[in-house]
Amino acid sequence: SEVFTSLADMESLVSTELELTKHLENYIQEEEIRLKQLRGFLEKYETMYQEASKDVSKYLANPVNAYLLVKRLTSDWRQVEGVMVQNIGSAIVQNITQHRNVLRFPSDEDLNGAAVGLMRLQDTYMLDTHSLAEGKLLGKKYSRQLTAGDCWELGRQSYMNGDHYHTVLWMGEALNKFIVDSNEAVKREEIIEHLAFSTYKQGNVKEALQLTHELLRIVPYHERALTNVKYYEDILHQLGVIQLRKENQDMVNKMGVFDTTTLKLKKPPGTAGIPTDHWENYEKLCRGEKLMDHKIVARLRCRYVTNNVPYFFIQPVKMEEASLKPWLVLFHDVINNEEIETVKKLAQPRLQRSTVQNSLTGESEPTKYRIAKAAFLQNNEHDQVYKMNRRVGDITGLDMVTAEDLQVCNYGIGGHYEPHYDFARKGEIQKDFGWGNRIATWLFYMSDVEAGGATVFPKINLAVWPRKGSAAFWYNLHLNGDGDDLTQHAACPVLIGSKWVSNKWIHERNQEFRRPCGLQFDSGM
Ligand SMILES: O=C(O)CCC(=O)C(=O)O
Ligand SMILES: [Fe+2]
Repeated sequence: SEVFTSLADMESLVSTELELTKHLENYIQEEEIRLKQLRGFLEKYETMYQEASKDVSKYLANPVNAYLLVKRLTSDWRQVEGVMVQNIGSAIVQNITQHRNVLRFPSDEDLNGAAVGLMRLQDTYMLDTHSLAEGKLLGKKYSRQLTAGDCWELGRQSYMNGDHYHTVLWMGEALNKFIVDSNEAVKREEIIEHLAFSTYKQGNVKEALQLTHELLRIVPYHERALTNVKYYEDILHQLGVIQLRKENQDMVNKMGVFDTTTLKLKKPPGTAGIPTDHWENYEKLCRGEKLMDHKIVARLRCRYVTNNVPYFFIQPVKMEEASLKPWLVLFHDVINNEEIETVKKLAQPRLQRSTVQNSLTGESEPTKYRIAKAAFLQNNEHDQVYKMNRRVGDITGLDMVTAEDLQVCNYGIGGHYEPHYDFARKGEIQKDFGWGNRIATWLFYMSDVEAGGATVFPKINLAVWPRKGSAAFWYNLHLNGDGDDLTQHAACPVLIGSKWVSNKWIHERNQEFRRPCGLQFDSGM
């Protein structure tokens, strides 16, 4: 399972689909042969019957005919029955089952993860459910239209997660797309039943009641609906709402549209326990809304740096300041395409669901707030990995002996990393191998991302957009070793494209003379 967390990993699913298509085609072919054979038998039996029925006694007077009739109804017929009960289908299904360890199949957990990812995109980028269902993203047509059944499945996944907000949105869309007499696997009443309950759960009792009445119009003795009607009526009674206004009786208007905008809906909060206002700021930055104060932006500069390292004398490094406090810079063209391809190739077969260290137990575990796949590469695995590591040391002037291995990360559908700190905060358990806290982070961007996927720093209103070949660098700790709260950052969900990054976490030990300690707010570049 967990294919959905990385797009690179999902590529194998396309071959799974091809394989299944071949199996299905093969099955249909064999069934067609079987049916042709049966039709052959049928035609033979019919001709024989025609002949016999013309004059039965004359026909049977011929001993050969009499013999053949008996034969047709015994051994010949057994043959027909044999072909009729042939079960080609189960043999093929068995064959596919045996292939399950070779082919990669997503699990139900993947389906849920992918659905949640899609809804995360919907929330972060304020995508409207209807356009999304029309296959449109950011005004462009990206995919085929979703059917009522597709929307129903998204609603059902949300319902199973206890997420009534998205259930209402997607069940509402399913209802609007529902076409009577289509061969959808879902019935209209099933959609309305889920929609009614989630509408109630979102605090819209009156509307839930109206929907339930609608359900009862289709299935008059629906037991749960009858109970719910009474329950909703009691609540409304207690609230003092006695009679529903006539014109509000029908939730589905004359145009046949269920309009979710007339409901009071509450979006569920993020999972990392971030206060709502910070969360909103984070999402705004992800959407590219410019929030940084102009006075701060005006002081930012670009320059070439050599750091006095001979490697850079001929070609200095392009540095762009992104923030002065905390010191956060971007370096451009610091990793080439060949290196990127090498790193991806080494990492791809080893990508594992990313984990986060539990601050209470110190154990690494998968979480909802970090959806990606990662692999770690050691410097000695490849000359190019070694050189990248050395380059980071040369540019930053920091010692790389105590840095962690290169972490390579790929994000899948709605893949993201909610706001977090890279350093261990006071009281948090960290496995630091005696190297101290993570003093700095170096983040290589190894792909462009078509839409979404920015690295954002909500406390300083900064969004850094991935640019293939560039890198971001910042110090996580103040000069006195305390963590810098302002370095809180997040990886926004990827909207379109596949995002690849790799990073080096640099530790405190060995930096004593390279970044000497000082007072907390001494500026330390
Ligand atoms: O992918 C990004 O943009 C940021 C990743 C990150 O913050 C991390 O891996 O710690
Ligand atoms: Fe991070």
